[in-house]
Amino acid sequence: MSSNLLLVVACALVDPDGRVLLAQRPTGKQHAGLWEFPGGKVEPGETPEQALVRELREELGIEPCEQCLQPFAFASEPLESGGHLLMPLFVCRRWDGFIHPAEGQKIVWTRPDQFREYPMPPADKPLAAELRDRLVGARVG
Ligand SMILES: Nc1nc2c([nH]c(=O)n2[C@@H]2O[C@H](COP(=O)(O)OP(=O)(O)OP(=O)(O)O)[C@@H](O)[C@H]2O)c(=O)[nH]1
Repeated sequence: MSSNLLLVVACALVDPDGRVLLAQRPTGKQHAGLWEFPGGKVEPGETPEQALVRELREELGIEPCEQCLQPFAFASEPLESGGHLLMPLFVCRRWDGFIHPAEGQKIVWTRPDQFREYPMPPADKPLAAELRDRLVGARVG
């Protein structure tokens, strides 16, 4: 059975105030201008965690320890390109280094209850709602 499955790993970086980092997709790429969680495709031979550590290093210049990546939820969504996206989302609250977007992409730190100000790709919407429920709820409770 062939499925054109695209495995992409993503991360909600959470700061001590409970804000989450969103990055804007650069022009010229699929979903350009939309806001997403940092991450990228899992390459052959990599675990999702290894891929995420590599992507966060390449995209943002930070080093999370693998043990600080907490599995949170996943998205399963058809892509406009014809494939199907499977995207595990991790939460990470601790990393080394200072965030510096390598490709000059825009980033924001925003509380999950304000995600609606940042248009996201379809796969991210249920993940955003889950973050809103579980992160904001956790802080209140
Ligand atoms: N990183 C990331 N990708 C997402 C999210 N939501 C979502 O639909 N995607 C999709 O998943 C794919 C991510 O792959 P990528 O970031 O490596 O894609 P890219 O086109 O930049 O990669 P490339 O430069 O290697 O071709 C894209 O199709 C992207 O639109 C998200 O929250 N984070």
